[in-house]
Amino acid sequence: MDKIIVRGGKRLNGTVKVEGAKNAVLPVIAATLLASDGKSIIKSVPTLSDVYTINEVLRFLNADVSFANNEVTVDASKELSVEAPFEYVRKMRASVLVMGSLLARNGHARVALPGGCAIGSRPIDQHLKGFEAMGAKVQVGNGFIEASVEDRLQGAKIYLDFPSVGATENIMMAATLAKGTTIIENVAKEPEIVDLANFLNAMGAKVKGAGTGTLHIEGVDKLYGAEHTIIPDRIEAGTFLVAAAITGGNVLVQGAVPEHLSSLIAKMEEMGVVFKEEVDGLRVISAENLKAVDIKTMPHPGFPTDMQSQMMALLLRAQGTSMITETVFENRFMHVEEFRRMNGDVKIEGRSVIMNGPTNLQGAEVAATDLRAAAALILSGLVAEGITRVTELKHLDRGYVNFHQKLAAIGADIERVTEEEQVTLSATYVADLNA
Ligand SMILES: CC(=O)N[C@H]1[C@@H](OP(=O)(O)OP(=O)(O)OC[C@H]2O[C@@H](n3ccc(=O)[nH]c3=O)[C@H](O)[C@@H]2O)O[C@H](CO)[C@@H](O)[C@@H]1O
Ligand SMILES: C=C(OP(=O)(O)O)C(=O)O
Repeated sequence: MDKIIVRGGKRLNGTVKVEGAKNAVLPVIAATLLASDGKSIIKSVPTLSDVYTINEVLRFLNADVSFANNEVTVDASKELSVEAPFEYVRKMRASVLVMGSLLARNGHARVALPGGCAIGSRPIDQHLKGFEAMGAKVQVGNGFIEASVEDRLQGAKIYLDFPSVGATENIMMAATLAKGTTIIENVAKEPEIVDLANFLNAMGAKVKGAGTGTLHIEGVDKLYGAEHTIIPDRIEAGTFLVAAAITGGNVLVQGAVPEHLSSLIAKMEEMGVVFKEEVDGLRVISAENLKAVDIKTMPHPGFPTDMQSQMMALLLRAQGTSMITETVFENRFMHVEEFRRMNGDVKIEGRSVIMNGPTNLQGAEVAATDLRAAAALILSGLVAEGITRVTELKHLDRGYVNFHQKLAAIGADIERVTEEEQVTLSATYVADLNA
């Protein structure tokens, strides 16, 4: 099992570049299945384990997929199969996003039921409600969800109980090939929704309203392969903004789009951090004394839940008492215990976490509980006294490309060691002791 080893105390300075967004590329790759004619070429694709997983799902479904030089090419023109098995869905819940495309293309989809995960139970009832409103029969049994439609999906009016990102994407994809117009209300407004709509429209779809609370989708008979460049990853960008701020640094985050990060920037400014927009990105300049603030996670444009644990790391270093309330996921505080292992003064009260800062963080061996927790623990390690070792890096690899190398390039004392290297290290240690 790989480990990241961080020696705290270095200020970060320099330039770091963000990759294409994980949460945009996964639905876009799922959407390539809608094209019964022509190839899709997706650019600025990050080399993340989740991307390899969705590519495998597409290959399993009979699409031809290649991935090189940050470019994914998909030819989905052959007849597709209908089933996404549990081995993929277990690795990555976003596999469920192929359901809308398969149902629209084949009139039939069978996808393993996702089950719970480290941040909560994450049901998909809103996705299914949308498919049913469009005329699909949905059945759940033997660990699978099966949806089928006699002839073709029909346009419908759908109201989401919560602006779910995945449900908005899945229903939007299904509606592109439905007969008639679909109106979806109370949809997610995340930048990744806009990116998906742009790709669908490039394929020949008629989607309007992306980025607002209501989507209008006029169904078309056929979609074609198209070229598309994925938007920069706002969560990776945000993670580097916090990395600079926590270490008292000054860093240019290349590719960061300020409009995608407005709630995070606003909160960090309240803490005293300074931002400067530059031609190719956003510069972050930390403050001598960070102020405590309260945060509530919300759907976009509210504060993103995917930045919650990284902000926890930062608030532990702020002067005074801060509170974070998690409203999006029911159980996204698993990292709190790990922060405690690093001497973090943090306690959970219902759906909130109270932090008393500034905490004198101490290096410790900690385990990542999800991908953002992995990043947050590494950020804490950057300012902890002594050495922090972070394990369970499979989570980190789902969402961050070369995270330790990017941090090292801007001044962090950080390395990643493989299992074999750890064995060698401990053999050297024993040899030293015996010498
Ligand atoms: C691959 C991807 O893009 N992942 C993102 C996506 O996940 P994902 O699309 O899974 O998140 P959703 O917006 O759907 O989920 C938000 C909340 O709605 C609930 N819910 C959702 C669907 C449903 O049918 N029923 C239901 O109750 C979920 O359990 C959760 O509590 O948006 C989340 C919220 O911004 C982010 O944290 C994830 O990084
Ligand atoms: C929760 C996340 O992703 P996923 O929905 O893919 O688990 C995330 O990106 O922080």
